[in-house]
Amino acid sequence: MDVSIIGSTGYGGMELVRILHKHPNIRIASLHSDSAAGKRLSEIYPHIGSSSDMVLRPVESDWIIAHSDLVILATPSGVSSRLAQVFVDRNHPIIDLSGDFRFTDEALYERWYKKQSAPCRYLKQFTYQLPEFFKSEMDRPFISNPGCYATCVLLGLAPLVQQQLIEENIIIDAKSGLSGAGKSLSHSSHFVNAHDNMTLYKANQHQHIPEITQQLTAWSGMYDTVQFSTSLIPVSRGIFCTMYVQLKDRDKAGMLHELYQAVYKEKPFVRVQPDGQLPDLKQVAGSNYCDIGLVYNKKTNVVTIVSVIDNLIKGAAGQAVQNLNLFAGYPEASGLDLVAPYF
Ligand SMILES: NC(=O)C1=CN([C@@H]2O[C@H](COP(=O)(O)OP(=O)(O)OC[C@H]3O[C@@H](n4cnc5c(N)ncnc54)[C@H](OP(=O)(O)O)[C@@H]3O)[C@@H](O)[C@H]2O)C=CC1
Ligand SMILES: CC(=O)N[C@@H](CCC(=O)OP(=O)(O)O)C(=O)O
Repeated sequence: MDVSIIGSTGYGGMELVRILHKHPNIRIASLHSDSAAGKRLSEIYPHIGSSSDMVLRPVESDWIIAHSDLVILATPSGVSSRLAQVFVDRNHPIIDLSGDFRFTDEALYERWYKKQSAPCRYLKQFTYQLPEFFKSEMDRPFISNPGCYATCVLLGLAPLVQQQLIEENIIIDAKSGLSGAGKSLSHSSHFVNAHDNMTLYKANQHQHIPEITQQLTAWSGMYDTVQFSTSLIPVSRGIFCTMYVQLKDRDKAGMLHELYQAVYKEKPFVRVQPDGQLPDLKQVAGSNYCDIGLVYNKKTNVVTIVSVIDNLIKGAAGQAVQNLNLFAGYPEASGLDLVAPYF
């Protein structure tokens, strides 16, 4: 399959280039850039060398439709919504990494993203695809890739929520490395502010809250609110989510680890940790894995679940390739054989 990437010079786009360059079933047909069209990718990123170098093309939808089988939008929210429309109109398959097509309700999007939504008729063409729970009965070939925090949280909570084992009061404390904010410099990502520091941001306002609750509700008919906080931590990549939930029935505590193992038995990228063991960030950074561990406190009846991912891979580019593999009928793990460099 021939794939084009728009937004290829961004963090997510560059991870797509790195992964797809080695993918056995995919050829990168073209890379597109708004700000650097006409330059070679290696002029901007010398580490690319000649191995996956290409001249960046402008963002030209007709050319992409003529020369590729699918386009990946690795562009910011608010940009994807505009770029996607012509591909949808011409039925050209899309995987979008942004938040623009994760809801079908324009008002919900505008409330949380504070940007103009794509028209509802476009929103309805997309399927929100968490690849571990891939919906193969898609009407149209348009995939909305989940957000990074949402991926980490949903995989961590899915077994408990699908079985409705927990009380409504779900508390999620999520922490992200700085690449989660994209490549543009901002006050909070300035070295002096970020290094040796930790900052909680968007308290009760984070745009992944409705994305998380939308999926929790779809799985269970319950859990339409969560207490969710996000913090920046001074690492380049990685998301570390700690989730606290109370069991409806204390007698179920003994079967939770087995439940997680059963739910993720056939899922190549979710690794349930040995009973009682919690994962750390480094064991997934650089890979497409989501590692999950849980412990139960008898005194408080609280289950603590820790879920970790690499935001740029499992949270963005790797998950997009996993979705692409499932969409195209390739083995789910094609091109994603990445192990964390542990040092
Ligand atoms: N970073 C992360 O961990 C995650 C990111 N995402 C989502 O993935 C998408 C990409 O994120 P990320 O790579 O971090 O972002 P970056 O800011 O690093 O890169 C975004 C790229 O989009 C391109 N772009 C910006 N404006 C336009 C425009 N008007 N027209 C065309 N292209 C444009 C730019 O490319 P150029 O300069 O070449 O034009 C830029 O390099 C975003 O929607 C983000 O929310 C999702 C999950 C995790
Ligand atoms: C560290 C950091 O700033 N992370 C970003 C994640 C952005 C993202 O992934 O945005 P969408 O998925 O909604 O497009 C944030 O918290 O807004």
